[in-house]
Amino acid sequence: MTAVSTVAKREYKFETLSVTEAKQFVYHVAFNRPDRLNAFNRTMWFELGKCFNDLSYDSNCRAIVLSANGKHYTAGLDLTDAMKIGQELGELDDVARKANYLEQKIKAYQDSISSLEKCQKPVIVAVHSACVGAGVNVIAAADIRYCTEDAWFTVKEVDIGLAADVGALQRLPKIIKNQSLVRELCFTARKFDSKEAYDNGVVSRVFKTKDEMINAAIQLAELIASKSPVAVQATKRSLVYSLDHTNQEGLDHICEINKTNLQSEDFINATIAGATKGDPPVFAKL
Ligand SMILES: CCC/C=C/C=C/C(=O)SCCNC(=O)CCNC(=O)[C@H](O)C(C)(C)COP(=O)(O)OP(=O)(O)OC[C@H]1O[C@@H](n2cnc3c(N)ncnc32)[C@H](O)[C@@H]1OP(=O)(O)O
Repeated sequence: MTAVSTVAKREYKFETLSVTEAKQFVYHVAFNRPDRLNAFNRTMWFELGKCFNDLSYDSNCRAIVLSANGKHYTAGLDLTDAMKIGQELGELDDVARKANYLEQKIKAYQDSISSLEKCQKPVIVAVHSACVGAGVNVIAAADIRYCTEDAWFTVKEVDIGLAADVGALQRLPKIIKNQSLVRELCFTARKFDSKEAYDNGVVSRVFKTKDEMINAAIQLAELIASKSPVAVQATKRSLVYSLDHTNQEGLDHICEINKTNLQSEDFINATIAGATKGDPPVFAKL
């Protein structure tokens, strides 16, 4: 028997993000502070996390494209907004209280970016023009990265006197296999272009125009959304988990997941369809 979900579609309304349902089961999120080059202010840090946490459990969503409106993908941390952190720190007069305040901030910003990785649905980022600082941290937490020919990237944090602390230093070395290059990029904030990004595995496809890129990202998301959500979500969990576990730990982890999932109607229906060369199954919402 196929479970039928009666959950009403929810609306996503944010100040710094636009969220649309591009196709059935495909959501398109875009950074939407074009007048500030999509720089990350407090609201945007908060809303990014909220958006991906909510989409993670939205049964109408099976895949997400994350692009940006305006001239650049993002200018990274909003430097004007970040100065408020200094002002608030100044109001605390003890080192332990200051450290406690900063710990809370850093962890909140880390969680915001990790929400892409923790999101059960595959996230495809589509980058155009500048992707600076926090932006590189964001795309490193995504599942699939596309960019335009004019895209460029910089792990910019050292230039503002900061060691990147929201994921780039942890995730980038697992994406770029050349450790010498990773360190060069992180120590110097050198810009790298779409060709270098493609050659080193940062992106998997490069497009001439932004429109072409968004169309291809949505098409890919549609293809993912046509598959069993049970299978796709377990695949993401296993891939993410296996990145920093041994092969045996990864195998044990997927065994735990699949001892439940192999009893699911998705497996039964898809296997019957495959064996009988029948129509592809329509999968219930998850
Ligand atoms: C706990 C913290 C965790 C997070 C850490 C994250 C760290 C980082 O992200 S480090 C990187 C911070 N960002 C930067 O250093 C980027 C600075 N901006 C630029 O390099 C250029 O603006 C850029 C290459 C992105 C775009 O150049 P373009 O010529 O196209 O535009 P501009 O004329 O330079 O800028 C237009 C207006 O936008 C303002 N602006 C640019 N970047 C930021 C920013 N990051 N924060 C706030 N405002 C920004 C710029 O000042 C111009 O404003 P206006 O003069 O009022 O028009």
